[in-house]
Amino acid sequence: VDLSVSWLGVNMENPLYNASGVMCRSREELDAVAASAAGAVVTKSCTLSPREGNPEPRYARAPHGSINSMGLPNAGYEYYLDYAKNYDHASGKPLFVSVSGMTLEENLTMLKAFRDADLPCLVELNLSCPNLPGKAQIGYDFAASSHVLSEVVKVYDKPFGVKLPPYFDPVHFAEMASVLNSFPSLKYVTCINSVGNGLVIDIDSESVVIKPKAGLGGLGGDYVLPTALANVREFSRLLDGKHVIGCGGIKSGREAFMHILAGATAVQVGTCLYEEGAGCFARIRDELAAIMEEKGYRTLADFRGKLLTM
Ligand SMILES: O=C(O)c1[nH]c(=O)[nH]c(=O)c1I
Repeated sequence: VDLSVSWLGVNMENPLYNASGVMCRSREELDAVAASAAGAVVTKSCTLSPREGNPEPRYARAPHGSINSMGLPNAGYEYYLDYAKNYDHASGKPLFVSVSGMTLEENLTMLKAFRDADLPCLVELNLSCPNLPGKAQIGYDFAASSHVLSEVVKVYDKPFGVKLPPYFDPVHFAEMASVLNSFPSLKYVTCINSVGNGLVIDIDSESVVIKPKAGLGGLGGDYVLPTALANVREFSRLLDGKHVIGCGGIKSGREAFMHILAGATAVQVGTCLYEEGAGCFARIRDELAAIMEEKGYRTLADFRGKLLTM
């Protein structure tokens, strides 16, 4: 079976890579993902200046996944620009850079710098960080999203993508798809970011499990799989000529198969990568290959987007 996927001018031997935020803040972590069976690498969302992030504990494993309120800790965009300049693009593993400025001006400054560096990496503009106290997610404000993207495409003329929050209403799917469809250079969306502001409670300690925001944090893992699949399928259906990258609840070949069946071009692994380590990429790849073998599919295109309805 052939697990490769070519899209946006990049070729991936394996459709699996890390979700931004997991195993991608330092060059050592990024190198570990690049050295693994992952088919690509994406950096931790960056801001203009380095950030410490929220007080710890800010990540916790939960019975069916994870909760995090990291607070956008990162080394600052110049660190990731430098990593991208030194990245071995000939390695065949595309590098994606996640950008998540605290303001529109920050985003424009960072995007101009990445534009001027003229690197083969692709930008994933994060419109969906749920963990900045007092800051609403851009992705939940359709007018704000349209304004940000209008300003972005004025300075950043290369293909790029956006990381979207989960949506939960057909009207919202349609509204956001309409905004995104008006930007031809926006070539992909990554669905989904964590399901924002959940609350995990430990009944033994009768306490929340993370410190920031009185315990509120973004959910990942099994908790979010059905929501992730719905967002992948809906945006695959509603977007014109754009790719959808699946993220949310992938921990085996089974969920990877589901995401691709729902329309995903490639898939990102977050919670499972955090808990298992970079070995998960080879394991999930092999499990996906076994499922394809069993079903008689030779390539991802044989079943991509072919989810049956009743
Ligand atoms: O708290 C974070 O750093 C974070 N955590 C998430 O779950 N999604 C995001 O986009 C971000 I920027």
